[in-house]
Order: sequence, then C-alpha cells, then structure tokens
Amino acid sequence: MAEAENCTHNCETCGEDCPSRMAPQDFLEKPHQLSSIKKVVGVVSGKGGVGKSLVTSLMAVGLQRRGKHAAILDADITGPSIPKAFGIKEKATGSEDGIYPVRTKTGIDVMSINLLLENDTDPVVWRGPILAGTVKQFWTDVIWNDVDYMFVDMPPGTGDVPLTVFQSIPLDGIIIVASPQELVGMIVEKAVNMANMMNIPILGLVENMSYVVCPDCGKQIKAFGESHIDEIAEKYGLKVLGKLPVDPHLAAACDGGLIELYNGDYLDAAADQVEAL
Ligand SMILES: Nc1ncnc2c1ncn2[C@@H]1O[C@H](COP(=O)(O)OP(=O)(O)OP(=O)(O)O)[C@@H](O)[C@H]1O
Repeated sequence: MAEAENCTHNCETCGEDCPSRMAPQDFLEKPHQLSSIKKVVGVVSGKGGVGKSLVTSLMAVGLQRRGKHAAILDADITGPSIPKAFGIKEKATGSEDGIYPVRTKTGIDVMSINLLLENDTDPVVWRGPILAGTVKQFWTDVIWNDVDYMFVDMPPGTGDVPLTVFQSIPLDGIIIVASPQELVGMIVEKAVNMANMMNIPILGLVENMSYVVCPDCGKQIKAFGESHIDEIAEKYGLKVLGKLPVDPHLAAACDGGLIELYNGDYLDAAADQVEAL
C-alpha cells in the first residue's frame, strides 16, 4: 500500500484505506483561464487502428456543419492522425499567455503533438507520465476560444495514459468506436467497464468498417462476419450511434487531408446525441 509521503497518485497500486486516495473528480485539471469550452466528448477505442481518429474528425466536421464551433484535442500522442486528416501544414503558435490551436479550413480548432514537432515523422519516444502530462497541457495551456463542442481523440486502450486523460479532462461523455472483429472479443467491453468505473456517461457505440458496399450491385457485404454491436449495446443498455462502411472515398479523404469535404450522414445520430448534451 502506498504511504502518504511517497504517494504517486496512481491509485491503482494502493489500498481502499490509503489516506491519499482521491475521488476521480479530484484529479480534474482546470482549463486555461482564457479558454471557453462548453462540452467535451471523448472518442475512445479498445485498441489502435479501428478508426477512432476518423470518427473524431467526422464528428467535429458534422458539428461544425451544424453551425457550432467544434474543436479537436488530439490526445493520441504516439499516433497523432488528426492534422493529416485535415491537411494542416502549419505549426501551432504561442504567446506569453499560452499556446494557440491551429484552425482548419472550415474553422475547427485543433491541437496535436504534430503541430508542435519540427517534423511530422519525428517519433514520440516518451514514457507514460510524459505522454499523459502533454495531454494535460493541451487542456491547461492551450487557449481554446469559444468552443461549443470539443472532441478528444483519446489514446487507444485502457492503460495508464488513457486512464490519466480520463481523470484529468472533465469529459461530458464518450463515444466508443469499434471494428466488427473487436466486438467479438472483450476489448469493447473493457472500454465500457472503464468508462463506468470512472462515472463517465457513454453516449453510445459506433461500429467502423461494418460492411463493404459492392460497387456493382450495391449489396452490403459483411467482410468481417455478422455484426455483434447490437448484442453488446443491448447487454450494456447503450445506443448504437452509427455503422460506417469501409469506403475508399473516406480513406482517400482522410489520408488526403480533405475530411472536411467528405459527404456522408453515417454519424448523424451521434451528432444528435452530442447536441443533446
Ligand atoms: N470506414 C473506413 N473506410 C475506409 N478507410 C478507413 C475507414 N476507417 C478508417 N480507415 C482508414 O484506416 C486508417 C486508420 O484509421 P484511424 O487513424 O482513424 O484509426 P485510429 O483508431 O485512430 O488509429 P490509431 O489508434 O492508431 O491512431 C486510416 O488510414 C483511415 O483512413
């Protein structure tokens, strides 16, 4: 059990009766004093590469199209994909007051580690506490001006870094993104249980790469087998907010920095849910 004087504030390692044990809300960090952020939504996945950044980008684009001011905090420090999806080439700037996010073509404010690194290809070879500290600084040291909806592209998984982010940024809700393969295993359920343990409302589930549409006959092909998302949603009393197909246009838009030009209403129900917060 951790003693109070050498407490690491990582309550995973100490006992229930540890005197330094804190309630989850005690870890919450305050945003920059010049920031104004109305609602914060985390986009979470049980593991990497399932399309979490793509869903984060589409959510911000969707809310911005509805006349709201959207922002993205890219908390995926080791795999930052947001600047690429929006084709952001410039770097973030700062003043003695703080750091300013970079604005996309349609007015979405973005902060990502790639906007601070000299070269986009520089790897971030940092240990967990530094990664988590950087995400915290994106919240505390960045001046987020008049944001209606901030989407946080969370680090994948349920390890130390996502845990710290969950504890330090006050999330109004999370969206869990999963691929059909993941839904067969327990990875999504781990993410659901983690959110429940942290008392963060789950707005719903999004299944990415749910199906492929045959270019000749338009038939939906379940390339990864039948979907299990409805079963899991029912088991945990959650909403299914959308099912995205594998779409080459989507991949091209995302990889070509043109995500703001992509037309598709797959995440309309998710946007409704966020607006209802
Ligand atoms: N539905 C889809 N159709 C076509 N391509 C997709 C789809 N979803 C994701 N992709 C492509 O898959 C790649 C990975 O997506 P993305 O970066 O969003 O995943 P991620 O879960 O955020 O990964 P990581 O956790 O490693 O950052 C991207 O190149 C993206 O364009």
